[in-house]
Amino acid sequence: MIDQEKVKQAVRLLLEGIGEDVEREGLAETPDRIARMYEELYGGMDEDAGEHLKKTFTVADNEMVVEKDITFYSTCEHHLLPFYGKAHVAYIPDGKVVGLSKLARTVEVYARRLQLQEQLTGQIADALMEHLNPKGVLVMIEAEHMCMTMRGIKKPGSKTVSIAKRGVFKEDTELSNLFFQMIK
Ligand SMILES: Nc1nc2c(ncn2[C@@H]2O[C@H](COP(=O)(O)OP(=O)(O)OP(=O)(O)O)[C@@H](O)[C@H]2O)c(=O)[nH]1
Ligand SMILES: [Zn+2]
Repeated sequence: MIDQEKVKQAVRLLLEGIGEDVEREGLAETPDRIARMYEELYGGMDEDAGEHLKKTFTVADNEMVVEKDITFYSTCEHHLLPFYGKAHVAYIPDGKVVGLSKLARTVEVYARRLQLQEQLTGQIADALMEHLNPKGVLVMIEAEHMCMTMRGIKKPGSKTVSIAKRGVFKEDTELSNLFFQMIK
């Protein structure tokens, strides 16, 4: 739960800290705007992926399902700057599947928090394993980190690619190769 008052106070202090006039017209409402914006950016902290993954459908065919190019925006916990890109989520069902939108909802639950990309990737994979009990899960994320592009090392266009494999994907390289073909 976001403590709106605390965030507003902190933003005022931050603005003073960088030498701004917190009373000037353009900034007067900024603490309030940011506090409201954080409800959205960090809304995943109050959400449980299990809620989105509890309704399942029975299937006879246990072939790989891939939801690719799921756009997401997250926030790097080191610099509080955005990192954003695409998540590709694959799983091999074991008799039950979930509604397709729920895969993107699971990505959102974990993206809308302070994150590290590797941790985000792993949390999505673990949530699907826990709630769907599939034969395997593979999550791949490709993202641009603004802390790498607009500041510091300044490498615009550089991408960080991370994967998390669970279950049968850990052993079976053919399955992983099929995934890589499917997301091309
Ligand atoms: N592994 C990982 N590192 C990240 C992620 N987001 C940002 N970082 C890195 O976190 C590191 C923090 O390094 P520090 O040396 O503590 O901070 P810094 O002085 O601001 O580092 P520079 O970015 O190199 O200027 C940097 O190398 C960032 O590139 C992420 O999602 N995963
Ligand atoms: Zn960063």
